[in-house]
Amino acid sequence: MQTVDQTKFDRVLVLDFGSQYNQLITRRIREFGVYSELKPHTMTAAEIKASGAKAVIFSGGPNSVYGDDALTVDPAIYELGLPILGICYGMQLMAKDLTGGEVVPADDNGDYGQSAMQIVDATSPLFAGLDAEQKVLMSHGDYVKTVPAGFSVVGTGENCPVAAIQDVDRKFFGLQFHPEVRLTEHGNDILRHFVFDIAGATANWTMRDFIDLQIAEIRETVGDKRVLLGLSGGVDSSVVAVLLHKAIGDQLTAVFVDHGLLRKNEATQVMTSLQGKFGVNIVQVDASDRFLGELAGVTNPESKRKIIGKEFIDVFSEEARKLDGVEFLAQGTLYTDVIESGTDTAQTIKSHHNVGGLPDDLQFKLIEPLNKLFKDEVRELGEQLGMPHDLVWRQPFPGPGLAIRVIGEVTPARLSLVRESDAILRDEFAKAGLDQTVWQYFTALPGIRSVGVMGDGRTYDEAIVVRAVTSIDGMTAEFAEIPWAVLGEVSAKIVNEVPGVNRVLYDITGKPPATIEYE
Ligand SMILES: Nc1ncnc2c1ncn2[C@@H]1O[C@H](COP(=O)(O)OP(=O)(O)OP(=O)(O)O)[C@@H](O)[C@H]1O
Ligand SMILES: O=c1[nH]c(=O)c2[nH+]cn([C@@H]3O[C@H](COP(=O)(O)O)[C@@H](O)[C@H]3O)c2[nH]1
Ligand SMILES: NC(=O)CC[C@H](N)C(=O)O
Ligand SMILES: [Mg+2]
Repeated sequence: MQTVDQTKFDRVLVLDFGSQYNQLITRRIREFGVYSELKPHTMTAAEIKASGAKAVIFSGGPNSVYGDDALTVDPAIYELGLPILGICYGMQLMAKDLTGGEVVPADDNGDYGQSAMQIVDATSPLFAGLDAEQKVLMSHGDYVKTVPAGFSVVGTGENCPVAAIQDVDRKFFGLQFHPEVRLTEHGNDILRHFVFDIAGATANWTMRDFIDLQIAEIRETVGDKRVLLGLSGGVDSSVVAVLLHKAIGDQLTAVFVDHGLLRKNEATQVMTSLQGKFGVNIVQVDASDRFLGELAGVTNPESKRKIIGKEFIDVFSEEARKLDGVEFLAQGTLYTDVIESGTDTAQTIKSHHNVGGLPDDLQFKLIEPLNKLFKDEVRELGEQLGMPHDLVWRQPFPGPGLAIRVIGEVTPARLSLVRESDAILRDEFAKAGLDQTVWQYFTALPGIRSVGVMGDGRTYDEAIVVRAVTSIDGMTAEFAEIPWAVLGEVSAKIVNEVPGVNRVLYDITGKPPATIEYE
């Protein structure tokens, strides 16, 4: 069996204290060419040592270090001799744990947003070559009042005297601000200094290593069993199909579920374009009746998502029974799906069907090679694997499909309004070349009826919302600036060609505060 030498590339571990930004830290470091992974804050010093990590980063987090719910680390981590960078909560934790440090709540309302930081010690290796003043993102209610013995203050903020600290001898560093977000002007430089100059890591990791590692891991996990892959025709599951096929060849069967919630002509298009591609055999299952049956009368968004998640698994189980020896279910789950579904430390925003929507008594073992990656990283992976450009850059389409774009009850008639209007939108965007630049675009049915006048007659019909966003990874998004002429054309076509619609609206909200989908 092929094994991959995991020690051949350097790694930096990020311990998770629940910040929404924690995976951003790992991906920034991977972008430098150094492997980085998010690990639970409960990882022990012995486990960290065994992993061969070059350095450890403590992430931020919503709790207070003196609160009852404070998350802690194994104190022996401070004895490993490894460089440690504490970010926000992480810095406060170091200050609390190490002798002489003190953390207190701010007197006022805390320090949230972009502000200026002054470097007070230009010799600090964190800040080598950087301007004396720079913009950073602060987001905290507590602050370090006294630094622990051996530490000095190397940066000070407008509203926060202790913005950056260091103990060069022990290679311990702390930042009250978030270097991993773009709102911190030189955040990437600071992280680079930590990873390369302080931790001495070498940039010896690439997506190619990720591919080899995943293939080896899949082989080892699967052995001679069979794997069923949920294949949607989307980027993520197609990349997983290629990885799995490379790893286990024809021990793989892909199942494409037509749940009656797909876009116009999608089932035919997926089957024609993917059947037999990448050497993968695809079984198409028509499950429209059962999905629509289970969804009848249900209006609560989370209930809809859970029903869809369960139905998917039921269909996969039935298909698995027709084959011999299926133990594993593979899915194209991304990190975004995981964090939004909620984790031990992060809140649930929405239960993605493939994560939070899974039933509790799942009979399969899961294989999810992409569950630590973001969309743009998966696209890079797809390119590396030599997959077709159109497939790699296809706009995302959620597993629950049109069901989460029909707000409230899902009925065939309401689905049809979304399906037909979406087909028009996609057509017009393609004609205008916007399909190449807009990250995701679709229509939704908000369930608002309003009065119109058509052909001199009164109408009392549905409205359709057009949603179009730009994004990199789906974690945040901005509404796309679409030329009025295109919007006008889309509106006229939808009202003329989709009976039952007399009004078209354009959604001008970003994420946050909205999300991309409606439910
Ligand atoms: N119709 C479907 N049939 C089978 N599996 C599906 C279907 N829709 C979604 N899935 C499974 O759920 C996972 C998550 O769906 P998601 O939409 O996030 O990914 P994707 O469809 O692979 O990629 P994209 O984000 O480009 O649409 C998929 O990777 C796939 O494993
Ligand atoms: O496979 C999926 N299952 C889901 O349950 C799901 N919910 C949202 N999405 C997609 O994820 C991205 C972020 O969406 P939101 O801003 O709506 O959370 C967007 O690209 C959404 O289309 C899903 N994909
Ligand atoms: N973003 C953070 O890590 C915040 C840390 C801590 N909860 C505070 O408010 O100070
Ligand atoms: Mg999809």
